[in-house]
Amino acid sequence: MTVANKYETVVGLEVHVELHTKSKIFCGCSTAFGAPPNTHTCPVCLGHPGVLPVLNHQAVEYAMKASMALNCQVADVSKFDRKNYFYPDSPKAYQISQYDQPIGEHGWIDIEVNGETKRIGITRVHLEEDAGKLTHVDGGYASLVDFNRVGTPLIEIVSEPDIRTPEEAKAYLEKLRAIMQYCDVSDVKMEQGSLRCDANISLRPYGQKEFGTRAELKNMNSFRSVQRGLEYEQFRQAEILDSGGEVVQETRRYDDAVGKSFSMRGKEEAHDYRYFPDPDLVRLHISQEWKEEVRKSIPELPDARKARYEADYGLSSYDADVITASMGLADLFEDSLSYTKDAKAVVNWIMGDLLAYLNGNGKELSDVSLTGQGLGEMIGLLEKGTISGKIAKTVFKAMLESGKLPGQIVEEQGLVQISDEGALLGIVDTIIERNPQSVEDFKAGKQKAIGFLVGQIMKETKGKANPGLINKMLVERLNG
Ligand SMILES: Nc1ncnc2c1ncn2[C@@H]1O[C@H](COP(=O)(O)OP(=O)(O)OP(=O)(O)O)[C@@H](O)[C@H]1O
Ligand SMILES: [Mg+2]
Ligand SMILES: [Mg+2]
Repeated sequence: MTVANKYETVVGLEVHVELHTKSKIFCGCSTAFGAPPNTHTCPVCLGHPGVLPVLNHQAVEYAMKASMALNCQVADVSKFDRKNYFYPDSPKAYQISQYDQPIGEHGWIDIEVNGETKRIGITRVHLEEDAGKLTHVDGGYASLVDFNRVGTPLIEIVSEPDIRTPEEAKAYLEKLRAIMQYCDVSDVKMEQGSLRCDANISLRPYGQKEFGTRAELKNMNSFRSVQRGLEYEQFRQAEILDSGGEVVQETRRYDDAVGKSFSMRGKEEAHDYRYFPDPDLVRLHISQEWKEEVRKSIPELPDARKARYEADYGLSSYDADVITASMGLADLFEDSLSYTKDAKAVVNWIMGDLLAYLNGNGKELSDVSLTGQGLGEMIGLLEKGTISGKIAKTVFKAMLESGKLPGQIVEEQGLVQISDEGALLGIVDTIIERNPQSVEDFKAGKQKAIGFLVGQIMKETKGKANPGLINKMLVERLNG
């Protein structure tokens, strides 16, 4: 394939993260999602003349916290600038953003791809306000505008062009999302728009130092779609270069359903925006004390947790990666360990039945009612032999759906494992009687025949018989 042979891919990502403050960045309007259109608005966020913005303290702290977690240097003095452009979702015809003195700069995060760790530079983290939401109606003839989202605080996290493959781009986004989630500054839900990504991509012949011309991809609504968009774009650009053409610097819309990107508009250069300092906002001075205070509020981050899980519980790098990629899973893992000592069993249930259930039903962890206590206690019941492995699967699913503790589920549904030889005698005899062929096979030396008989007894007892015990009983009977 052309890309693999001739061209090196260069990617830099711009990620917008909505900060989950209660009110907007420059006024007191609520940021709550889902209110009737244009009800969370006021003269400030609607950009009426004569009003003045007032900076939200919490938004600044979240931006500082995020910057620190991304290993950025936090500025001593930061300022806000107007980025001028007209678009109907922006009532002021400019966006208050940060140009040359952002909150954070010179950071990095480590990602892991194919078992190797790679460091991706973070150029900057700046604060800005979100725009409104347009809904196109009448077949694109008219547009409705909802200004509720205008003024929601955002941070834009700009990466260095250090990413070399679509797969690395996805790993970068996953790590970034995890860090923001641990820091508790945002909901980071791409489907709800609280995390959005523009992907810049160019190709250059291997060995060439200068970067090629980039295209900026927008409109991806999942990490997978970012990866697929970049894959498509690699081939589109390679084809242009192969045929002696030039890639145009432009913004392109990626349509995941079609698997192709389409030109939207030429890409503005920074000078097109006529950035200038917002005269309504004073400079932001960030003291060392304030920085220290914010730094203290940063919890243990994914990389540190991952290292701890590997060292303390013997988790494989892969398992530890999957579990720490979501704070919910990591918390569940740790909570469970207050109720069982068997970390490996907890990991197996999380990586196996839990993730299969969530993926299979299109759900997130927050949609099910599993607690660490539930999972830990269920593993305890298995260890004690109160329930069989098969019943545990039933109990697990019931826990996810009802939030009840395993003890209660077992009691209500009469799922206790039958480990009493007396109670199983009758059924063992019946199954032996019903299956003379298997008995003969076993006596003729076919050990496997016993498995069939065990299966029949499990079926008859709805999975409640203790499989170890019936195995032993069958062998005794048949040999006796
Ligand atoms: N030649 C290139 N190939 C691939 N990526 C590039 C290239 N040059 C720059 N980038 C990446 O493009 C991104 C540019 O983002 P930045 O926010 O600085 O500017 P912008 O896209 O011009 O502005 P805006 O915020 O208005 O979209 C960065 O992530 C950077 O690493
Ligand atoms: Mg951009
Ligand atoms: Mg940008």
